[in-house]
Formats: sequence, C-alpha cells, structure tokens
Amino acid sequence: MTTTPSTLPLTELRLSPDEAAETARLALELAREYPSADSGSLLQDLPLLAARLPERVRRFLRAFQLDQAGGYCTISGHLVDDGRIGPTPAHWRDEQRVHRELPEEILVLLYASLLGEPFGWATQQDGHLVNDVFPVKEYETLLLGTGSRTALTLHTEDAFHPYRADYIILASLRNPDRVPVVVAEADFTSLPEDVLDVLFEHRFRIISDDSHLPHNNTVSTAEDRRIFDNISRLISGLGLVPVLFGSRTDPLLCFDATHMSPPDDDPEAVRAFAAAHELLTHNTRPCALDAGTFVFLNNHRVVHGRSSFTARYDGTDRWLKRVNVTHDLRKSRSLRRSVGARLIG
Ligand SMILES: NC(=[NH2+])NCCC[C@H](N)C(=O)O
Ligand SMILES: O=C(O)CCC(=O)C(=O)O
Ligand SMILES: [Fe+2]
Repeated sequence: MTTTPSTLPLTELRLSPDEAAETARLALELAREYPSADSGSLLQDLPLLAARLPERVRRFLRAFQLDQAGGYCTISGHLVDDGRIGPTPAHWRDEQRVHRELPEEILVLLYASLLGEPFGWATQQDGHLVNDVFPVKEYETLLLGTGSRTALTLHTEDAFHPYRADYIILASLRNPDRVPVVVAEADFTSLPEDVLDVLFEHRFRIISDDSHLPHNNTVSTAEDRRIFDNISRLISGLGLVPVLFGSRTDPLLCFDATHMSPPDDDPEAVRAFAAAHELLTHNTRPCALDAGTFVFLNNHRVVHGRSSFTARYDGTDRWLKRVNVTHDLRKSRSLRRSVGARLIG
C-alpha cells in the first residue's frame, strides 16, 4: 500500500531565525575550507555537506524534487551580509575578482545536490558552474539575464538544448528595487484536444538564446573555437521540436516565446503556439526575490521571465546567482570532456 503525506508540502519555506543562523554558519565555514565554487573537492563532497543543512529544508526540497509540490518553490530568510558580499560587480568576466559571495555560491551548490547534480555550460559566462545575473552595461538592451532595459520573455532555460537543466536555482543576494522573477505554470489540458495534439508534435523551430553566442563569451583558444563550433552545429541540426511532452494528462513543457516559433506555412502550429503563449501569459505570477530568497524552478513545468528595469551601475544593482541542475549527468557525457567534468560543450 502506498501512503501519501497527510499535509501538502508548502511551496514557500521561510527559514526560522535558528535555521537561518545555522545555514549561514555552515556556508561561511565551507567558504573557508573550499577555494571556489568550481573546486573539484567541493563537488566531490557536496552530498556529504548538504546533509548538514537543516532537516526541514532537506525534507522540503525532497518533496519538491519528487513533484509533490508545485512547479517552483522558494526558501526565504537567508542571511546575506550586504557588507561582506561587497558591491555588485560590473561584469562577470573578471577572473581576478575575489568572490566574497562564495558562501552563497556554495549554498546554491548544496541545494543543487539535494535535487540532482549541478552542471554548467562551456558556452555560457566562460564556463563557470555558478553564474551571475546582474545588469551589465554592455548588455543593457539585450535579451539576456544580464540585460535590464529589455524584458525577458517567458522561457524554459536553455530550451533549445537536449540536455537542458531539470531545475534552475536563482538565489537573490541583493534586489533593492524588488524586481521579481515572473513564473508561469499552466494546465495545458484545459486547451482544446486538437490544439493539444499539435503541441505534442515536432512542429516548432527553435534556436539558442544569445548567452551561448561566441560574441557574448571569451573565445581565445583553439579549444574555445571548437566548443562554439560544436554548439553552432548542434543548433543548426535541431530540426523541429514539440512544446509539450511526457504524460498527456500532465504534460511537461519546453517553451521560449522568442527563440521558438511555428513555421509560417503551418497554420495549425501557428494557432497552437499562440494558444500556448496566451495560456502561459495568463498564468504568470511574480515571485518576489528579496535578498536572501532562493527560488527553485522545475524547468519542465514552469517558464520564467523578468520585466524590464532601470539599472544603476553603482554597485547596488540587483544581483542573483544561478545554477543548472540535472537528474542525470550521464546523458550529456558525449558533450563533456571527461566522466567527472561538469561543463557541457
Ligand atoms: N527567451 C528569453 N527571454 N531568453 C533569455 C534567456 C536568458 C539567458 N538564459 C541568459 O542567461 O542570459
Ligand atoms: O533575472 C531574472 O529574474 C531571471 C533571469 C533569467 O531568466 C536568466 O538568467 O535566465
Ligand atoms: Fe532564464
């Protein structure tokens, strides 16, 4: 006989003062022990270290991972010492910068290891495992996480990639203007049967977003060129993809309002894509990201975006950390350099 939990798991966990203090102590201690978020020994030890997180947090993320909660959830109340992390940087490309926010980078990796395995893209932010999301002046008007003036349209993270993340974690370190991430989760079975049929079929074009393009990364070595040649070959060979997959009664989703499109000569696909976009737009909700709030997105169940905002460029800008998590590192082995390598590309 199977038993179901008597109380539904929450989609929002607020750390108690004790839990917040305990979590901050652990993160600070680990930041003294491990040199960086890309450290091999840290990756090796993650599950052991994550066992030291508060029990309530571990139970909460376990329920989320087992799909017993909604398509996204938050853990709030983390103590982020605004003075200790220092000013929001001007650019992620700065190998000299001391990451005073290493405790928070380690914390997102600990959470990642409760959901699966953290991984990164060799073609994004020069291949760091934990990425930065803050406004960068040179990208101000671009459709990038590091843009600001242009709203981020609803998207599955890295929708184009067959090995895209199962979960995305966004951790807010600073957000003075309270710019939320917007999240959309919808019941696609509410759409007419014929529209649903089309959304399950390989009838939609897809391309990568601009964060994977060589001109938004550092390409200097022959190895860098090989990596970007590979991904551009992968993108041109993608063909048509479905919007929905998996269970017909509880479909999973892969959608990008900007980088996915129905072919002009397929009116049914045009109509179905518009219906999907409209359904998602109607089910969009802001998820507040105050400093110390971490959001966990199921990348197959929700899409996310962000409205435009005015950047400050004075060290006080909104600053998030982002990490990709997969249930299965092995499936991407052909695109990773070695068995233990965490970067796809
Ligand atoms: N459809 C979109 N809005 N895509 C924007 C994706 C942002 C991208 N993941 C980045 O890191 O910058
Ligand atoms: O800034 C946000 O709230 C979302 C950023 C985002 O979607 C991304 O970096 O992919
Ligand atoms: Fe995103």
